[in-house]
Amino acid sequence: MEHQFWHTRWEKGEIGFHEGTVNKYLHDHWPEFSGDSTDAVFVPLCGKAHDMWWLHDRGHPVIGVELSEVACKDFFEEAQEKAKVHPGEPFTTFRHDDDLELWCGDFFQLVPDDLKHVRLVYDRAALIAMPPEMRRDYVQHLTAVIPDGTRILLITLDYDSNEMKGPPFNVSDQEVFDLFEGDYEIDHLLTNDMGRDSPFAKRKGLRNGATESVFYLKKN
Ligand SMILES: C[S@@+](CC[C@H](N)C(=O)[O-])C[C@H]1O[C@@H](n2cnc3c(N)ncnc32)[C@H](O)[C@@H]1O
Repeated sequence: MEHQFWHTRWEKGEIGFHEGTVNKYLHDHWPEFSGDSTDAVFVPLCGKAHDMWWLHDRGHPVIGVELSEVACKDFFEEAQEKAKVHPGEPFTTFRHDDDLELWCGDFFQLVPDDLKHVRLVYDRAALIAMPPEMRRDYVQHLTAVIPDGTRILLITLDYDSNEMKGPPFNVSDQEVFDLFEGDYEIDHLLTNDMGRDSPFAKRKGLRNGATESVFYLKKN
């Protein structure tokens, strides 16, 4: 998507993707996924997801990357927390306690040095925010900037694309294999059928329903 698309969404407050509480798959699967580790977590396209406070509260240093300055400011203000802001190019950083940082700028400007301390990635509504023609670039860039051995908790969404235009875009389980195979070990943990009566399907008019999938990935 064009950057302006997202800036406009944030300026108008059209952020239906924002959950305002910890994501249920993160909550249910992170303990098994990460074990006792307090390794650093990278959150691409992070918005103002409460999930980052949740990860931070579990002892993980967190670095999120987000295009919108509105999102970055709201993230701290809504939690009544302070952040030191360091304006810069290509990222302005919002730093809290030295170990929770939001980098405001374009994900595609990250370089490997930025994430050399990261061992875990949490991708909720990042891959599926990318239109089909950008997804391979997204995965290639992610793969280029995270260290070998990094593990990813990935949550995807699938629905009948004749019924709705994204974002969020429909990403099939097969596409996840197509995108990550070769560079990653892939563990398809679950697919949850949300059904046509789910609040999401009703809101979006998805008469054929929708599914969400959870994957554990490990970069070779
Ligand atoms: C669907 S939202 C998901 C936000 C968050 N992951 C969540 O679960 O609430 C996608 C976010 O990605 C941001 N975004 C889109 N393209 C980006 C890019 N190239 N670099 C950084 N952030 C981007 C948007 O501003 C938006 O906040």
